[in-house]
Amino acid sequence: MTPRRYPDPTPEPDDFDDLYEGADDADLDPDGEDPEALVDDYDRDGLQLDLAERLSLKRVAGMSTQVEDISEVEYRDLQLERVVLISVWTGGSEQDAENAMTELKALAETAGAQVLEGLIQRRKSPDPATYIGRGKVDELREVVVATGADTVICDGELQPAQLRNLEDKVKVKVIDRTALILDIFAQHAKSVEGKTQVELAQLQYLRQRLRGWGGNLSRQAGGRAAGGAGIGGRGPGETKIETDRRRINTRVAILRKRMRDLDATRENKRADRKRNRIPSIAIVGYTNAGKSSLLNRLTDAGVLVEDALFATLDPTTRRHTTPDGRVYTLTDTVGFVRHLPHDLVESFKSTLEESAQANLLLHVVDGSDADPVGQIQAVRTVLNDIDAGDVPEQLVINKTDQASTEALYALRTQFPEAIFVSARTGQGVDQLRAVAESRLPSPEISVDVLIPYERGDLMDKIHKHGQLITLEHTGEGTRVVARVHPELGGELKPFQVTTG
Ligand SMILES: Nc1nc2c(ncn2[C@@H]2O[C@H](COP(=O)(O)OP(=O)(O)OP(=O)(O)O)[C@@H](O)[C@H]2O)c(=O)[nH]1
Ligand SMILES: [Mg+2]
Repeated sequence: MTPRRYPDPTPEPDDFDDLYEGADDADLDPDGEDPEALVDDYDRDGLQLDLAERLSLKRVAGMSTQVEDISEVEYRDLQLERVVLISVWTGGSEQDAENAMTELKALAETAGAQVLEGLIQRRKSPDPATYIGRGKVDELREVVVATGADTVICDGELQPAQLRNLEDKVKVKVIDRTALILDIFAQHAKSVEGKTQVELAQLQYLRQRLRGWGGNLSRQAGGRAAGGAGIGGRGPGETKIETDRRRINTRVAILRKRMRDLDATRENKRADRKRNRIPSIAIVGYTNAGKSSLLNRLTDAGVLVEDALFATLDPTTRRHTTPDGRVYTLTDTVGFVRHLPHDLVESFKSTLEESAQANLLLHVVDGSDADPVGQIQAVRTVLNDIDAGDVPEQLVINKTDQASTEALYALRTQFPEAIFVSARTGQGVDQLRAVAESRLPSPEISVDVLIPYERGDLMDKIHKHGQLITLEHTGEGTRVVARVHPELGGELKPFQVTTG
């Protein structure tokens, strides 16, 4: 028996093994929960304990990835991981638990994995040592063997010790939801800025894991999972930990410096727009809600649209002009997800700030999702985190072509101020554009000026950056009543019409 290998709250290894060996029966009621309570929602006929036992690792129907054509099968066999998903269901309805599992599946598939099985354990809280109940680890192992999986993905952010304990017992790589999301971001990052932000988040995640393993508690170098490629391949082994930590710190410092430079560039661009008082709209919302599709509809931006989570990582900004000639910008942003890893929010702060600085948020919601209200809440949580909670918000329910009539009715009742659109068919998009433009801030200063015909440049500025109220061609020039920002107001002063 090796000396103590797990940091708290894992029990001493001896205890741990004992617990594990004899855990099966005791584990039915690991938290002092009444085993019968576990079957409350189910048919009470028959042997209830057996039923509880079976239900405690509940298979979620339709979980395995549908692979359509043979070439794709071969491709996946070569490249992709075969995964079993597992989650601990601690509260909420069974439907909530299944929705969460469906989302985990979508995340895994976006990362390129083939999902073989999804399992849910109902439990008061995750086990501090093994995430799922210790007695259930054997069952998980059986599923892994039976399906030929090479990876287990746990829903949630696990302690390093939990990952290690599970890995030891299940004998394949175990990763958590955070590592999975980081992996997707890493695959999708295109720009230097995006790549830098993702790498920073990954290193920060990794650094915490190194600290978690600490000293002699660390994983063996060259071990099963060490250096494993693929999702969340958690590289380094114990003998190298100190050097690795130093290497990580150096790399983090370099990336931070690079981010500061990039931030400066972004800040300059933003300052330019501010100076010209160009109003800005940010399109925010849950991942896959249709934000990029909507930007394309509103502006012909030609942005990448994909039925994948986190297709957009780099914000795209497009200029647009209102029918009365005012210029404003529309920015497509990174999508949010429930429990967005904290490291990612931190690293993407400068990108996310785009939203905090906007004059208006178009909050896009997938009306055909199983739980649109949950998505709205998750998005608002992140918006608060990034100090964008106070920016005026226009709720936009998208995918009305796909959503059920009942779902749309419920959303209309709950969110009477929302605008209903379909980026796919274009339905409602004109109305959305009009409402969005009407909610742009008006320039502060009222002017009544007579612009000589040779000052076309000034007329141009009023058109672009002011809000025209009336315009009249006279013998001496163009008489304009408008609202403009203070700087333009200053330039127009000499042409002010003095009445009376
Ligand atoms: N049926 C239907 N599908 C839509 C609609 N709008 C978008 N989609 C689809 O939804 C998927 C996601 O669209 P995107 O525009 O990429 O969504 P996004 O919010 O930008 O997603 P991320 O950038 O990944 O966060 C794509 O497959 C779109 O074709 C719509 O109005 N109706
Ligand atoms: Mg997008």
